[in-house]
Amino acid sequence: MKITDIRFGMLRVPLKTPFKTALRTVDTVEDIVVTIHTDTGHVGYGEAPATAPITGDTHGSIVEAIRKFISPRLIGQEIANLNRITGLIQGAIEKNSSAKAAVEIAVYDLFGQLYGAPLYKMLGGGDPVITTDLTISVDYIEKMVADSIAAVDRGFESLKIKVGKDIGVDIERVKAIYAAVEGRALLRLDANQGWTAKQAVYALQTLEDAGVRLELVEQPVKAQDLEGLKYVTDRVHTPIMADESVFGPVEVIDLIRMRAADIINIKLMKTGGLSKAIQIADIAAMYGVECMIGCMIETSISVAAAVHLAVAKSNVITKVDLDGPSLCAFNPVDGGVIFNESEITVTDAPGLGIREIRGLETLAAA
Ligand SMILES: C[C@H](N)C(=O)N[C@H](CCC(=O)O)C(=O)O
Ligand SMILES: [Mg+2]
Repeated sequence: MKITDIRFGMLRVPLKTPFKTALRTVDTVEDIVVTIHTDTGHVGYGEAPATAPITGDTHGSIVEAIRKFISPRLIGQEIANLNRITGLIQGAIEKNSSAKAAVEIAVYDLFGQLYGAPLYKMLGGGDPVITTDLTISVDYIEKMVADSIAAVDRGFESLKIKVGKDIGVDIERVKAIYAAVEGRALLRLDANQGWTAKQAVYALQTLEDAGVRLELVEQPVKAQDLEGLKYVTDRVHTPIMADESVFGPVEVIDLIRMRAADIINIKLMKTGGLSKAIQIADIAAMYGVECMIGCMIETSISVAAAVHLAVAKSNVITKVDLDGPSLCAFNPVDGGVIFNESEITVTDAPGLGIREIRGLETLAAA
């Protein structure tokens, strides 16, 4: 099975409600879809969102990185040589992690198709059902409480509460939501870099003193502020998770050695796809550090790859934030992973199992 062509499409899917964080507000998924075609007629699917405030990637940069740097190296490559191909992708250009992720996901999809096995089995196998949280966008307090109750009524047992806008209001937001859903759902906070280290310690100690039990707090401080992250981790009981602070395996080793965070959020769009995400999970397992698998504003194309990885690495990826498809107004994918509210199920269809993507706008070939 040899790669003959790499093509692009633009996929637009409205969100059920606007997604609001300390960094940005989004109301529609607008992602680049990559299809890799082979001499056997098989097609592999990948997807990349343009999450510029986090990865620096834009639609233009994703297309350009693939068209000019990645695609020329891959045409003619044999899918069976997976490690050679992932090396070519990772070495084609610096950074551009979302472009690399989209291409790697499509290659891994084809790798599973080549051997007639679902991706999670190619990655080591596991229990095919996992459970995700649901994100509650940052908003005024009454709306966040109502959204949280609605999510719990839909069966979500873990909520990821977006904060990081105003420290005083954030404390009140979390207290109000905790009082409304206590005993029915675990709460995770994600400040998306919105606090200073001192503010984070103040907020978390205040919540701890008030009896608010949080499962974890994600990225309280600026991505580059590793000392600030460690300052917070050292001073609160609540587990602290690094998200925007860590993209690849080298950063993860530094972070673990510093003991700057307790948990690591792996996202394929930060790691550049599955190969380095696997490395991170293996490093974390060696050090006994837990991981979450997360996503950006993505549909069930690229999130499917993250699900297969989570299933295969459930020994270390113990927390799941793969709610991108649940935030979408509809699922544009025929086949693939089954997203049913909090429950996510992988099937035994080869690769990612995607048969077709509806509503894909064609862009020029790579
Ligand atoms: C969608 C997911 N639950 C999430 O919250 N991801 C954000 C970043 C998403 C974005 O801004 O596109 C995160 O974990 O920071
Ligand atoms: Mg985050």
